Amino acid sequence: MIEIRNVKKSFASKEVLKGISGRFEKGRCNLIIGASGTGKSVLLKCIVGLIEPDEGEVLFNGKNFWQASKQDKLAIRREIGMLFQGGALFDSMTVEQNVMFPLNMLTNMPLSEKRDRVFECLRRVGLEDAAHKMPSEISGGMKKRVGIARAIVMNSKYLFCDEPNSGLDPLTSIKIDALIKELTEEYNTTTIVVTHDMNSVLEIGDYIMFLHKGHKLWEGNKESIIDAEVPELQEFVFANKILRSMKKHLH
Ligand SMILES: Nc1ncnc2c1ncn2[C@@H]1O[C@H](COP(=O)(O)OP(=O)(O)OP(=O)(O)O)[C@@H](O)[C@H]1O
Repeated sequence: MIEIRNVKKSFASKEVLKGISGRFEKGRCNLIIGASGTGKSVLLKCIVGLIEPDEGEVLFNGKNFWQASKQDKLAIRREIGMLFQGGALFDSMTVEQNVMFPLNMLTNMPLSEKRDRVFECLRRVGLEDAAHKMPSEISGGMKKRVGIARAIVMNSKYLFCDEPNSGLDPLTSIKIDALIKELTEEYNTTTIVVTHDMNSVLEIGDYIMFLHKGHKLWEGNKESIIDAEVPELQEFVFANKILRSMKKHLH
């Protein structure tokens, strides 16, 4: 479980996060949503340890990350798997080498064990036949799967996904969402997904935090979001034409 308490962050005089609190439970897909420029990525970076908040706490299973010793910080970092926007694969490495990268950096596992683990993860995301391909030889959806395999290769307790559907067609997006949800439940990970994809919100939003101009304006789940009576959230949800026409039939 990850808890954040009153997280604040400014850049120069620009207040980006104005005191955000929330709880992200394990075994669930926790979503951070909101319009562009509203502070989602900055919040995610504060949680994963890439940006230090000016104020507030980020607790991993009760341990305050930003107050922890160097060693404890490292221990938490080892338990984090991250799927970056765009996949962020190394172009000069094969799929297998990309997935093995965290094991090479962070463990002393013998090569045969690393190979077994990499192939287990590639199998899990349906890519065992692509192990020797280069990133340039595979599709966008496959690249995301490689990114996911790399994010879970360390047996991560915490899985962070920044815009996992960016650049994907709707059908591939649905498959990637389904995979993230399956892995979250199978490995009981605390998963946090930053997205503005309403499909994802309605498919996998077990817990949803809506950010607007640096504030948390609403929290809830995919069942309660449609009826939430927050104008800024309604505007976000029903920006989509199809959802707008669905709303007319719902009420
Ligand atoms: N390192 C930085 N230095 C200065 N300003 C920054 C920095 N990182 C982010 N910002 C600013 O913080 C604000 C929020 O950015 P953020 O990337 O979190 O938005 P977002 O909600 O993730 O948007 P998007 O959906 O477009 O990715 C923006 O105005 C951005 O310019």
